Parts: sequence; C-alpha cells; structure tokens
Amino acid sequence: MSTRGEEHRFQVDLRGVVDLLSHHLYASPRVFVRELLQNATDAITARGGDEPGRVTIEPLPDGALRVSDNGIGLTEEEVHTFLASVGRTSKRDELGFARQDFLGQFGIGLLSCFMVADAIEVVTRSARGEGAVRWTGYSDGRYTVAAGDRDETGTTVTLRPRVGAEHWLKPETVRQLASSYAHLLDVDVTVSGERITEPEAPWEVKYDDPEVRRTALLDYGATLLGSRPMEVIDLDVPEAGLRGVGFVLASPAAVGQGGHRVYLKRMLVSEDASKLMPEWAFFVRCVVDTSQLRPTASREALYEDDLLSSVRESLGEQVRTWLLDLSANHPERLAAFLRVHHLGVKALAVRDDEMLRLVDAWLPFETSRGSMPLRVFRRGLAMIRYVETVDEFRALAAIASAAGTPVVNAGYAYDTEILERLSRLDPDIRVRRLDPGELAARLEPLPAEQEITVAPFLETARSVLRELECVPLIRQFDPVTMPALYVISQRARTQDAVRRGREASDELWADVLSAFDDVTVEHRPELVLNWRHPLIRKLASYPPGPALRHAVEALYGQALLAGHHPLRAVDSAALNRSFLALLDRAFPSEAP
Ligand SMILES: Nc1ncnc2c1ncn2[C@@H]1O[C@H](COP(=O)(O)OP(=O)(O)OP(=O)(O)O)[C@@H](O)[C@H]1O
Repeated sequence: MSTRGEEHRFQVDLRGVVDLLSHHLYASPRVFVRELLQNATDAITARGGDEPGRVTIEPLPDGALRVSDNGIGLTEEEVHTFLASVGRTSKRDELGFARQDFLGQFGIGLLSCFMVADAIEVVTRSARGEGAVRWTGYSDGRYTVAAGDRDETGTTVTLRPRVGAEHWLKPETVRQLASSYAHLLDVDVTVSGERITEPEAPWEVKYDDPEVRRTALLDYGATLLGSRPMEVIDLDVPEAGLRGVGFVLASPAAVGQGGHRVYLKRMLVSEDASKLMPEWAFFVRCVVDTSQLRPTASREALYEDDLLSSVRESLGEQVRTWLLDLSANHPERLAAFLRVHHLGVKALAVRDDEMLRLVDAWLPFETSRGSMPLRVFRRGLAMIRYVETVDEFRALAAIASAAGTPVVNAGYAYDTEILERLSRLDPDIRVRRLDPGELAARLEPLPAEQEITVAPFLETARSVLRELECVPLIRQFDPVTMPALYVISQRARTQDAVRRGREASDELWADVLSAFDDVTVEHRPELVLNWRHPLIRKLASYPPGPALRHAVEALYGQALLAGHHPLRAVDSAALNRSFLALLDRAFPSEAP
C-alpha cells in the first residue's frame, strides 16, 4: 500500500450550497439584487479608466431580470475559473485577504441569485480582449459555455425566475431594492431607465450656511426615521474611512433598541446594524459610510473586530464631545435633550461615569431647595440626604429644609443608585438616606420652662397614642401650617415589619422572627406636635377630657394621611371615631 493515496477533488452539490445560503446565511432572498450590483460595481472599479461607470437594471416583460455593467468583463478562462467554482473569487490576494478595492471576497455572491432564479445567464466581454462569452448556470449544478453576442466591454447577467420567486424580479420590487441598496453608489445606476443613484451622500453636500445644512440634514433624518430628529451630529473616523451623521431621536428610546444604517463603500450593508455605537449612546441613530470596516459573509452586518471596536470608541467620543459642547454653549438644547432622554441617560449613569457626570451637572432633580441639578444642590453640603419615595418627600421636604437638612427626592427610577454612585465622581461626596427619626431629633425642643407647662397635655396625648403604638413629642418647627408630623424611624420601621410578620406567621416563624426583635429598646413611631401651630398651643391649655383625646386622635389621623402612610384598622377606627365625635361637638344641638 502506498503512503500517498490517489488525489481527488471535492464534489460540491450546488443545491445543498444554495440551500445553506438561503436558510443560514442570508436573512432574505432580497440580497440577490445587492450581490448583482456589488459584482457590477467591483467590475467597474477593476476596469478603472475615465469612462463613467454604468449599471443598467431592466426587469423584462417575460419576468426575467437583466443587469448590465460596463465593467472589466471576463475572459473565457476567467468564466470557467470564477463563475463555475464555488468560493472562487478574483477579489482576494494570494494570502486570502480581500483586496482593498473590492467588497467581494468570498466567491459566493452570485450564488445568491439561485435563491430566486433557476438559471443565470452571463454574457461578458473582457477588457483584456478576446470575444464575448455566454455562460449559463443552472441551479442543479450544470453550466454551459458558448460564444456570446456582445460588442462593448462589460457584463450582462440575466436571471430567469424560479417558480414561486417571480415577485422578486418584478419591476417595483427590483426598483425599491436597488435604490435602497445602491442609492449612494458613485456609479450611475438606472432601473427601467430611471436613475436611482444620488450624486452625493447628504452629509457630503456643501452648504454656505451651517444652519441651512443642519435643517437639510434634519429633514433627511426625518425621511429615514419617520419622525424629525432633534439634533444631528457629524461623525468622522478617518482610520476606518468612515463619515456620516448621528441623529438624536426626538422621542424617548430604550437602551439596546434600534440600529444604524451602514454603507460599505457606499453600498448599503444594514439598516439596522448594532454595535456601531457604544451602548450608552442609545439615543443616537447613525447613517455612515465606511470603506475599512469588514462585513460578515452575508454582508448584512459588520464583522466584530478590533477596528469596529475602535470605531465604536471614537464615535462614542464624538457624541460625548457633542454633549459637552451642548452643555457649554447651548444649555437650552441640552435641557431639551434631557427632557426627552432623561430616563435612558439615568439608566446609563448607573453604569457609565461619563453619563453620571452629565446627570450630576445638568439633570434637574426635585429637591427641598427647588428643582436643580445635584451639582448645584450639593454645593456647600457635607452630606447629601435623600428620601426614597415621592410620598416621603412630600411629607418631609418642607420640614427637612426648615430644619437645615435639605433633601433630594430620590423617588423616581434609578435615583437612589445614581445618588449612591456620586462618590465615584468625587470621593468627598457623602450620601445618605434621610432617616425620618434623625430628622425628628434635629427639630428644636421647647425651652425647659415651657416643657413643664405642656406636661399635662403631653400626658393625655401619650395615653391616647399608646393604644396606637405611637409616642408624642412637642417640637417647634416650620412650616407653621403643619400641626403634627408622623415620623417613623428606620429602626421603628424594621421593628414594626418584624412584628407584623410575626403576627401573620406560624409559631416556628414567630420564634425565629422574635429573635430579631430587639425588645430591650422600643422603637416607636412618633407624632411630633408643632408648638408653632396655634391649634397645638390652644390644645395645650385645654383641660384633659374626652374633647382633648379626640383632638389628639384627629391630629394623629391627619398626620398619617398627610404623610401618605398606610392606615391600619386601628388607625382608621381612631380617625373615624375622632372625626364623628368632633363633628358632634361642633353641632351639639338641633338647629334652632
Ligand atoms: N458583473 C461582473 N463582471 C465581472 N466579473 C464578475 C461579475 N460578476 C461576477 N464576476 C466574477 O465572478 C466572481 C465570483 O463572483 P461572486 O459574486 O460569486 O463572488 P465575489 O463577488 O468574488 O465574492 P462575494 O462572495 O464576497 O460576493 C467574481 O470574483 C468575479 O471575478
């Protein structure tokens, strides 16, 4: 037996290959139009010279489609080599890399025509001389070569539709596909005699007035996006031969949603390309043309390589620069931007320090000092305090601010995470959730001699509130319009939760939970009565008795309601009881 066996060649079954392409490579048969156009433009590039490139697309009355170019053409030998072997291409160098001038590189593009055609006829005449050649390939793998009938250099490809795929070759379909793929090509492309190519990419058109250019580009964005974008950003990455524009959407977008329109050497690759921009720039939709990025084999997406990742970085940088320029020179436009995209920007600020900085400097937060960016709010404060719910903010903002403890309302999505991350911008920034208990402790007590005079009233209040598991305090605070404030400290809240859990659970759990219940110290919610309120002063001078007890219950209920605290059954009962009793006192007898 010889060590070196007989050599054989692979037999490739064309039907299997086409099946593979149509089911696993291309998303839709529509790409055959692009592959034909790409081959034609590559051939025009290969020919060079001064003659303007022309591609003529003609849907024929019998349902066939004819695509002609005045490119370099093929000799008979090349026809055998390139058209009849899968994976052969004239556009790769010896090392297998795609040559700079062409987009084709795999030698499979023409096969995509078999998704819509049973037969492909190529009539070609090479610029290198020789006569014209006619090659006809069939989807079952046969092909024929004969002398062709063609005088000018170039190639004509004719597709005869396969049964069921006729609609792909219809004039309207072809026109629409060709113009979507090829409208930016710098060769002349016509469909049924109508020119579909534009002389220049919209972002390359020169204008004397930058405002006129901006308006024209925004109009262009409107036609692409279906609604007018709010801003347009020029994009330029020379090392990737990339130029284009980014449109800032005028309505809120979600992170990771919607892609970009990418042209490769002016041929559309994708209307929905992802990964071109960093994730945080979710509010931008790009339209770019690049000469250096690589397409995937289907040419429907960009190949993820080092160049793409450096492009992404540099585009992100350009959007950042634009944002910084906006904040420095057009604050009103930045404000408009944030009004639309604040939620997305906040979502990113939780992960991206640059966005965090932007939020800190520019995004208005609701605070007890009014609506302002955090950077302004925290000026001169050793500690940023926030409350976690909108209700808590409504209840505490005025008091906190009067007590010299300004607070931020962190009751909306991402607020707490953003606040807790602020120290990443500056390690000196300290942030803490406001504990209402701590706030109560900061309210001003009464002078000692006054304390003594209010002692009897406080005693009545204590006995009324004991049943409601609450303790009274008297302090003087602003706003004077607030008679009483219900305060539940974080520790009281925890203790309360444990107790409620224990009541609702079985014995075993009750034992487990009681281990957490620090019985040695009672942390009760507090009802802080405001000495500055005239009603409280009046009540303090009142003799103890049922009227005073009902007044305390009513104040308790009102404070719960004002702070949007949940009402337990006992709380509602106290509120009802006091309300009716006080009404009854207001109308002691029948009307005269
Ligand atoms: N219109 C044309 N004019 C001249 N040569 C052509 C034309 N169409 C195809 N060819 C030749 O046929 C070869 C194979 O074309 P095909 O479209 O299958 O692959 P490709 O363009 O080389 O690569 P890709 O698979 O990436 O498109 C090309 O390399 C080219 O040499």
